[in-house]
Amino acid sequence: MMIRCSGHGRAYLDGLSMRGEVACICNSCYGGQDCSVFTPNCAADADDGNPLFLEPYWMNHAATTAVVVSGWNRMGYAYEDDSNISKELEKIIRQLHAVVGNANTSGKYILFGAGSTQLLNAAIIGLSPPHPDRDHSFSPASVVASAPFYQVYKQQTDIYNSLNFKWQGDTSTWKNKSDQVGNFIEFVTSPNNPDGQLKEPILKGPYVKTIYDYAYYWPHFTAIPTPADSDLMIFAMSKLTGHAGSRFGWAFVKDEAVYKRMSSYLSINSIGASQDAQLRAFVVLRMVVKDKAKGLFEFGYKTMRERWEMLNKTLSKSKRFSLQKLEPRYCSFFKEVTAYAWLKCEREEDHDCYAVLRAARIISRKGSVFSAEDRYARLSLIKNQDDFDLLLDRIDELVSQEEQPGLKTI
Ligand SMILES: Cc1ncc(COP(=O)(O)O)c(C=O)c1O
Repeated sequence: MMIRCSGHGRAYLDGLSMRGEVACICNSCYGGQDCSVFTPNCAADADDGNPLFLEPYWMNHAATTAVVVSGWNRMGYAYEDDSNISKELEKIIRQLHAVVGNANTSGKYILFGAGSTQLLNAAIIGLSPPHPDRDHSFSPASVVASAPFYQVYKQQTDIYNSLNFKWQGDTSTWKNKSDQVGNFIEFVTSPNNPDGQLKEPILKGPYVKTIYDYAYYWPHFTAIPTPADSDLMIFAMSKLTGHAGSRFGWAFVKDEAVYKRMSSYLSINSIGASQDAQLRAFVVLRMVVKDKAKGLFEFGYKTMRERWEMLNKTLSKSKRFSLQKLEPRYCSFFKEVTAYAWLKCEREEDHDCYAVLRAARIISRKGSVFSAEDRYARLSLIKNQDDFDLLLDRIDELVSQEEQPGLKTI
């Protein structure tokens, strides 16, 4: 039975008490036992990329995507072929890419990870050959990405503090130098987090390897001009179906040696992806494939499109703030969408856009988190409807203050 929590909260399975009572977990800015009480001065939180905009779609498919798992189901470490990969799930994933047309998967190995997060680092390890003993001339592979970029690339590379690879910052610094200074590993995120641009590699040459992060290369976030066909491509279930908490992602790898190094890392690091997560992925992705991927993307695209249009409309009256421009792409029926708004504060004195927004009760993510100027801030458009509605209200308030010269602007 679905408990409504006034439409502003959720009652989860693990929220059931021993006495069978269900507790509502309320959306931000809502409270009370049934989540019906709105806190008027509460800040609109557009910080994180929690993809709850897809929750209503799964609520409409609650019965067909319910997973009931008894205590004895698949308790062992591995599947019957001794691998950590469900062959049925692999089939479904390959079919999904064929139906959507966003990736050519043939002739490529597949790997599963705890979210695409685990695979990002596995990819660096796979692409950076190990430091040979006693070779003092060996230099670690330089890991780079072009700003603004997803900060986890740097964080992960730094935390490993490896002899084999080292974070070397923004790709543009290395543009014309890549041939001279050893191996490079470039992250290319397409569409990009935070600005939604379809990116291409910047570095070229025999010593450059590329990791394509396609977490957002799905029709609800971008036009799909051609199926991706790169040597190392990473996908995330979180941004495809919205099931971020299942921590499931996959990678396609062309080169056998790279695949083997990645596979060995994943096995040492976690003994493979959780079979419970794989079961959840199997059930939801099977439904998406059976439906020829129509319903999910229609719902997702419509939602993202409406949000992007509403935000653009509200900000079109502003001289103080501007949004990124998304190039119209390839097919005329497709109108631009993006998972995140990349907002620029245009006034000279507004060099900390996060602070400007925070004063107006909007929580954004600072430009410097993405190695960009703090004149920029990211607003997440993929959260739940309450979060988006409140964000739009607050932006509207902020913009209308510009139009009233007598009023103090925040
Ligand atoms: C560009 C990019 N890559 C990867 C990830 C990680 O996703 P996952 O939930 O699959 O670990 C994110 C999450 O926000 C992301 O923005």
